[in-house]
Amino acid sequence: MSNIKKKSVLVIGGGSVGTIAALNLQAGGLASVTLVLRSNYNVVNDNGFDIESCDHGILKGWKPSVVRNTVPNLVEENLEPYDYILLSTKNIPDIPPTIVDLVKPALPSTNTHTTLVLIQNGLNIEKPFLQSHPKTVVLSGVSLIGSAEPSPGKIVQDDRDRLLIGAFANSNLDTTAATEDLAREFVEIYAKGGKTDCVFSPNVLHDRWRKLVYNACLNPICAITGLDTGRIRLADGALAGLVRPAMLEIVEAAKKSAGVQLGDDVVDFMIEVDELQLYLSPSMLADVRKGNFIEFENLLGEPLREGQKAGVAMPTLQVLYNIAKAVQWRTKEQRGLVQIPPKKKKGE
Ligand SMILES: NC(=O)C1=CN([C@@H]2O[C@H](COP(=O)(O)OP(=O)(O)OC[C@H]3O[C@@H](n4cnc5c(N)ncnc54)[C@H](OP(=O)(O)O)[C@@H]3O)[C@@H](O)[C@H]2O)C=CC1
Ligand SMILES: CC(C)(CO)C(=O)C(=O)O
Repeated sequence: MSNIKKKSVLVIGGGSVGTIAALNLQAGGLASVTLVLRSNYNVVNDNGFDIESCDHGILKGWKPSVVRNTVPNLVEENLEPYDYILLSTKNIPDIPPTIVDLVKPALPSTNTHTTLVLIQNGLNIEKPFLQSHPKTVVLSGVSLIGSAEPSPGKIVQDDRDRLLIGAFANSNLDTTAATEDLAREFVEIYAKGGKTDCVFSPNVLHDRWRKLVYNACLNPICAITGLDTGRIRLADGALAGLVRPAMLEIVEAAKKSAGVQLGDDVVDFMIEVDELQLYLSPSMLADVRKGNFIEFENLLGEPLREGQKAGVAMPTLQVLYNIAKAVQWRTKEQRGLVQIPPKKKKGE
C-alpha cells in the first residue's frame, strides 16, 4: 500500500484532538485536509492555530489545506465525495445535532466511497451509522492523547498521540478483509509524518472497553468533583470509595456483556497512567470548566446499560450516571434549553 495517492480527508471538529489529527495527516504528505471549525473559526481563519505539542514542537499560525465553518454540502457545492471523513467533535447524542445529522451533507446515506473514522471516546458510537449509512465503512479511533484548547485556536498537547485504528463490525458489508485494508491504509496516511504512534488494532471492542476503565470512571468522577487525576488520587477516600469500585464494575461489564477480558492489573494501570504531579484534567472536567455539555451518555450510559443488561451490579456507575445527567441538565438550563417555573416568594 505504499503507492497510495494523496487522499482527501474532511476533519469535522478542529479542537484538541481534531487539530492534532489534521496536523499528522497533513504532515505525512499523503492527505489533503479540509478542517471544519466552529467557535474558533474566525481566530484560526485569520491567524492560524497556535500549537504547543510534545510531538510537533511549537507551531505559530498553522493551517491545513482548507479551513471552513460549515460541513461541506456535496450536492449544493458540487463537490466530489471525500476519501475519508474524520469526526473529532465531542459526541453528545442527547444534544442536537447528533453526529449523524452533522455529517449528512458530506455523506449521503447511500455512500460506498467515503470511509468514516470516529476518533471519539465511548461505546456503541458506530451504531447510529449502521442504521443511517448501512454501506459505509466506519473505523474506530481510540486516542490516548492528552490535548486541550485553553483558548480559541490555541492547542496544547502535553501527552503523546497514540492512536489505535480498527474497523467496527458491520454485517451489511461483505468482507471484513476489505474494511481492515481501509483501516491499514488510514494508519499509513496518518502515521506517515513520523510524529505519532498510530497503529492498526484488530480488536476494536477490547480497545474501547479498556479505555472505558479510564473514561467511564475518571472522566465523570473528576468532572463531578472538580478534581484532576492527580488530586483525585490524593483526595481522602476517593480512590477506595469511588474510582476503584467504578473501574471494577467496568471490568466486570466488559467480561459479561462483551466477553472482553481486561486482566486484573488494568485498574491500577489506569489509576496510575497519568503521572500524579502532572495534575491532568480529563476532557469531561475540561468541558465542565468551560460550561460545555459532557459526553456522559457514550462514556458512562452505554457501558452501564450494556453491563446491566448482562446482569452486572453497577451501583457506583449508576450513581455517577445520575449525577452526570443532572450536571448536563444544569448546562441545558444555563444555555436556555429548558424552561423552569418562575421562583416564588414564600406564601405567594
Ligand atoms: N482531549 C483529549 O485529550 C482527548 C479527547 N478524546 C475524545 O476525542 C473527541 C474530541 O474531543 P476533544 O478534541 O477533546 O474536544 P474539543 O471540545 O476540544 O473539540 C471538539 C471540536 O469540535 C467542534 N464541534 C463540536 N460540534 C460541532 C459542530 N456541530 N460543527 C462543527 N464543529 C463542532 C467544537 O467546536 P466548539 O468549540 O464550537 O464547541 C470543537 O472545536 C471526544 O470524543 C473526546 O472524548 C479522546 C482522547 C483524549
Ligand atoms: C484519558 C484521556 C486524556 C486520553 O488519554 C481522555 O480520553 C480524556 O481526557 O477524555
